[in-house]
Formats: sequence, C-alpha cells, structure tokens
Amino acid sequence: STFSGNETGDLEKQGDLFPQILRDEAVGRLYQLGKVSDGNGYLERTFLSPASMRAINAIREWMEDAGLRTWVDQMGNVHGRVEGANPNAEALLIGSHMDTVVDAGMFDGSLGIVSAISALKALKVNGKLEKLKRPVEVIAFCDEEGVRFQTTFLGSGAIAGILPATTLEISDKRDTMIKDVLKENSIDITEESLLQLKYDPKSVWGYVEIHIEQGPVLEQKGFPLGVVKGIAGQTRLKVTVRGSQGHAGTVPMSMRQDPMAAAAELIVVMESLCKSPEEFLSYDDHCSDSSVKSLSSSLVCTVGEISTWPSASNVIPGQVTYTVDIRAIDDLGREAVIYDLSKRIYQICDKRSVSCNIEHKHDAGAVICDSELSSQLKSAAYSALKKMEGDIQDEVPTLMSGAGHDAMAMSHLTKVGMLFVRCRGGISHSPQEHVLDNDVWAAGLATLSFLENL
Ligand SMILES: NC(=O)N[C@H](N)C(=O)O
Ligand SMILES: [Mn+2]
Ligand SMILES: [Mn+2]
Repeated sequence: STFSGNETGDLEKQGDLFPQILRDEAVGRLYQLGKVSDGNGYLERTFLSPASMRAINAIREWMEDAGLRTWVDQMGNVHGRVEGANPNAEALLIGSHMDTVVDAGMFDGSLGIVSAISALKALKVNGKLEKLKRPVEVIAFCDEEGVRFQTTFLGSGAIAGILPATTLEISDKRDTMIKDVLKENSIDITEESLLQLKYDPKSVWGYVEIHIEQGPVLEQKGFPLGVVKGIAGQTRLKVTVRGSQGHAGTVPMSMRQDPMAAAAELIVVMESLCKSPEEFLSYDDHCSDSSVKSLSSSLVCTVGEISTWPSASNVIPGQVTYTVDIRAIDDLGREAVIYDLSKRIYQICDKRSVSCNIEHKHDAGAVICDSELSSQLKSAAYSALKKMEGDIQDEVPTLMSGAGHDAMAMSHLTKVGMLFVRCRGGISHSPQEHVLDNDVWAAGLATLSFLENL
C-alpha cells in the first residue's frame, strides 16, 4: 500500500501515537524555527549569526521542555541529554544541524532536531524517559551547510574530533575568522578547548540522524520514511582566474586575457566531464573502469557561487572566482574527476594566457551507514507506519544520499544510521521545501519507537 500522508480519522484515538506532541507541536516548532532568519523575506541562518543565536535559545527551551539537561558548547552546538537508567552505558547521540543555506526550506536540519526532542518529550509524558536503557543526547549542530566559511561540519566535526587546529583561523568573505565570530558571541575558544570538544569514542554507542530525503525517491515509492544506506563523498573547490583588466571598448578580442570568458569555458567543460565521465577519464589514470561506471550514475557537479572584480559592465574583468561542488558515491572516482578537471583547468587557462588558482576548501569521503543501526531504524519506521496505517505490505525502502549530512563527520567518531523523511517533489535548499504534517508525525513516531527499543 502507499501512504498519501493525508490519512486522519481514528488515528488520533490510539493512545500511544502522541499526535499533539509528534505532529501538532512538532510542526508548530518547525514553522516557528522557519521564521528565525537573518534574511528579509527568506530563510537564512548561518554559523553563529544573530538568527542562529535566537535559534539556539528556542531549541534549548524545547530540550528543557522535554526534560533534558542542556548546554551550549564552545563551537555553538546545543546539547540536550538524559542519563536514563544506566548513566555509565555508552550514549546514543541523535541530532542534525540548525544552520541553513540561503533562501532555505524550513525542514532541512531542523526536522531532525525537532523530531528527536519531540520523541523524548513523548517518553517523558509516558514516564519512560528515566527508564531509557542508555543515555540519549540530542545535539543541534551549529554549522553543517558550511555557507559562511565553506568548510562544513564545524559543529559535528568538533564533536567527532576531525577539525584541524587551523580551523579557528579560517576566514569568510569579509576576512572574519571563525575564532573572531566565536569571540563576538562571547565564546572564548582556544585550539586546546576546540580539541577538548571531541567526544571519547568509548562513551558513545552510535549516532542517528533524521533528515528530509531532499530527493524524489520516497515520494515516488509512496513511503513517508526510508533508511539511508550511505552518503556520497564530496569535494568543494574555489577556483580563481586572473587576466588583464581593461577597457571594454578598446581592447581587440584577439588581444584579451579575459578571465570571465575563461571561467565560462571552464564551467562548461566541467559540466560535460560530469555528464559523461567515461568519455573524459582515461582508464589508465588512477580510475578503474568500475569506478568510472559508478561515477556515471552518481557524479554531480555544481557551480553555486561566482564573483568578479571589478564587476563593471564596461570593464574587462581582472579576476573571476567561482565555487565547485563535486560529489560521487565512489571516492576513487571522485578523486580521479578532481585530478582530471584540475588538469583541464590549467590547460585551458594556459591556452587563454590567464592564470588560475584552485583552492581545496573541503573534502569528505563517502560514508556507509552501520547495518545494525540501519535495521533497527528500519523496524522502528515499520512499526511507526504500521501504527499509523494498519498493515503495510511493502518493505521500508533503503536509499543512498547525494546530500551531505553531519553523519559524515560523526562517522569518524562512531557508527551512524540515518532515517529519511519524504519531502514534496524532492525539493530542498528552496522555500518550496515541504513535509506533510503526517510525515512529520511518522518521523517522530519512528524516532520514539527506535528509542523505546534501544
Ligand atoms: N556538507 C553538506 O553537504 N551540506 C549540505 N547538506 C549539502 O548537501 O550540500
Ligand atoms: Mn542542506
Ligand atoms: Mn541538511
């Protein structure tokens, strides 16, 4: 059977479904958080921005409302923890990110935080919170998207202990460094205190993240929930092309060293490479034909940002800078693409007598989710959907994630599992992003069921 997500009627009567907490209140909180923005008329909440500070306060209140002990760490992550019946047992960490992209949807990241808190609140209401078999800690990570500093996972990377000490010196477009942003928010962090944020792997049982799918598969299958098999690896580059700035009216075309035209050619060549890697990648390079085959199904590249100087319509630019975001399931394949692309960038710039610089801003290897955690999430999703919908024939789907998640960083600390929630049209990183109320409910119920069977 498939779920339209609009089922109502006698669902409300079943006592242990908590519609008020897991649907009504959770949806209300998502809408409330969706309005906590630095943008005027659109949602933007980047690392430790004024809106992020307001979001921290709201999330902390909700955690306290669920009976959790809360604190904010020195990277700006919000923690809510309950020790349960065995305080010395390894803890389950569960959460997602509170930051957003620019002109974002209100579910990306926030859904995982709200679902975790609401499920724990339901346990508090039915008296099971203190009986949890192991400590459970909700973490709202401060920076997963990496919009402001281009390195992502600043929050989860600190907890996982994978941030290099130089992280604090990374600066944004306005040359403000991470450590300055922290100081502006009266968080006095040093390299030592950054390194101390790392959790001891022996104190952690696993990490679970509830997140919207940001793709069309669950909607197409008619299922509200799905289990994530793995997460594609990703590389972010910053390419700067420099030429000779000049008068738009006087320099003959044959004498130009135009970085804008060069950047245009570089971007189209990258698009062609990623559309048909098998045509571009020579097999004898460090790329086996199996990697090339896997590339053609999963390789994606995006230029999301481009800027130029001096950016005047009658001036041949002196410099053009653009971002590159490349992802693939296969790490070797992705590395081969980066190698081949870099070679082509230098060749084309040479031919055009412009100079270029390729800066590696971020690399994250592909992650395979833990099979035991994944099967527990699958049965939790199954029992949630069965409660909501009566009997269900099909199996809960499993799928890959092209989007990155904090689980990639957390996989360096502990085993990870992810539960995907259907989103309308698979649209995300857009104000059109939408999750049905009943699918929010299903996510909360699945989380509750997972926690009850820890
Ligand atoms: N680090 C990231 O990948 N951030 C987003 N979730 C993304 O998929 O772009
Ligand atoms: Mn996102
Ligand atoms: Mn996300």
